[in-house]
Amino acid sequence: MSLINRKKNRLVPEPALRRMPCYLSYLKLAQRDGHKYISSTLIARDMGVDPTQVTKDLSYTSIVGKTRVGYEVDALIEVLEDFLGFTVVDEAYLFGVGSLGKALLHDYGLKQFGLKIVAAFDVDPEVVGKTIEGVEIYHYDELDRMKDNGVKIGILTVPVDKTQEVSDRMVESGIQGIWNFTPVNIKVKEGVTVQNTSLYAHLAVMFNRMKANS
Ligand SMILES: NC(=O)c1ccc[n+]([C@@H]2O[C@H](COP(=O)([O-])OP(=O)(O)OC[C@H]3O[C@@H](n4cnc5c(N)ncnc54)[C@H](O)[C@@H]3O)[C@@H](O)[C@H]2O)c1
Repeated sequence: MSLINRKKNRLVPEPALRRMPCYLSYLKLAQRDGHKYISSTLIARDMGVDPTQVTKDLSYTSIVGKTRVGYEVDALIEVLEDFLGFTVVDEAYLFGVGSLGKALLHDYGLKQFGLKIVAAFDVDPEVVGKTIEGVEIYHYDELDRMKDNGVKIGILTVPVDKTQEVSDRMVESGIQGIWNFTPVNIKVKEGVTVQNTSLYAHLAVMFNRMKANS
């Protein structure tokens, strides 16, 4: 996934994009601690990245730091939130209300990062008809009825053997972005964005780093 920086009309590299929400969380803590200005050197030191990397990453946004004082914290937060699209809340459907799907429904952080789950779908009579955190769970067959609601994002947390079938149906019903938590490499038509996410990939990195450190 990449964002186009409209100002400079260039594609922002994915590693930079991945670091930006971390800068944002860090800046919010700095703001809470009363910091008015912050330098890229301090951000870099606290986050364990190179200062030139920080300056380069932030240069993709419209903000410019001031010599010697650095960036204005409030302004930088605002610019980053806007740049990352977190100020606009997008609506999403969730597919599969099992252990992972339920955890996402309970996660308050999603909304802060610009994503609101407005309905969920499952096939299990144990969950269909229930409400979790104010989100109603519908039977998967009811998806057609909901397809004109303008929801363009779907979160996929169904079992592996249902993944392709469910993603096909999501796309048919107008979903244009799939946040795929399943390990399946789903196939979609051109123009549909798929973002694969795995907790286990990060776990593998941690195991590897721990081995290297021991
Ligand atoms: N990305 C990650 O880090 C990560 C972590 C855990 C699990 N997973 C993956 O996420 C998926 C869900 O895992 P889980 O542990 O929540 O499984 P789960 O079995 O607890 O939940 C799956 C849910 O999907 C529902 N479902 C089945 N067919 C459906 C359909 N056609 N439409 C809608 N819902 C349907 C089931 O009834 C169930 O409630 C799996 O593919 C798993 O491999 C990924």
